[in-house]
Amino acid sequence: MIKLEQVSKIFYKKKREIQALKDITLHIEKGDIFGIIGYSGSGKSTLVRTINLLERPTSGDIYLQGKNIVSLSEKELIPFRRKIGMIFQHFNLLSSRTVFDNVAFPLQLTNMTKAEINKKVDNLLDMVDLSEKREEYPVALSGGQKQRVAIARALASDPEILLCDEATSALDPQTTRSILSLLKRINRELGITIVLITHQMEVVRAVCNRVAVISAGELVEENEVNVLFEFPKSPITQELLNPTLTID
Ligand SMILES: Nc1ncnc2c1ncn2[C@@H]1O[C@H](COP(=O)(O)OP(=O)(O)OP(=O)(O)O)[C@@H](O)[C@H]1O
Repeated sequence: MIKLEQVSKIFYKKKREIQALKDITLHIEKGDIFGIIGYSGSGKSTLVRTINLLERPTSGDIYLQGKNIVSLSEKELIPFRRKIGMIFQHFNLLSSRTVFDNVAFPLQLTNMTKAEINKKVDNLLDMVDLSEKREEYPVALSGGQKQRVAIARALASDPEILLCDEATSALDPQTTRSILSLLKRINRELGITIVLITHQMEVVRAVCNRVAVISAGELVEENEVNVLFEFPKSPITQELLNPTLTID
């Protein structure tokens, strides 16, 4: 469903070159909850942003459902981007709009009628268990509730893929569990493929079926989650599994 073939990304900052991704090849199957894990600065965000070409790779190819999208224009990308929803660590809600209007926002840009939008948004709010917060503004919500609104908004366009960029990193463990269980339900019930980036191994263990470990822009290891947890090969994976906070 998603194939990255030898994807590299170089950023140029003043005269300095930053190689954020080096020759990454990854295949994500339909229905996967695919984890991408690595330390801060390893290239996770850049990698996930190449999937919808928010970040264009310097070289390499990206296939969505068999079609190489790297050479498409912004206009040609629209139908592909419509199939991809995204949620973020800091939720990115519109503070001047109510919960209802945040979720309705992507639908108001289509030719759906008001009644169709109302019905769809109410169903989505019901799905994320936020019906009673319909008329609240984001400021009145907890972090977990804000992330539920963001998930409902991402689902409004009926995506086939949901990209999650550190979606639970700003949440406490209990709220993290409830968001992860919602993501699992979305994957199971709606058949949405999920790509989830995180620096927390316990998040990968809780929901993912496959995982890729990246370090300094390189793919160091990839496997089924239970195999990787049982037989971690690379030192980075072993360290991520047994984090210590020892200070010299
Ligand atoms: N727009 C940019 N311009 C220049 N350098 C960038 C840009 N975006 C990312 N980088 C650099 O690319 C490298 C990878 O960054 P990236 O944000 O992908 O890592 P990350 O693993 O997601 O880190 P974090 O978990 O801290 O967000 C870093 O060295 C970063 O400074």
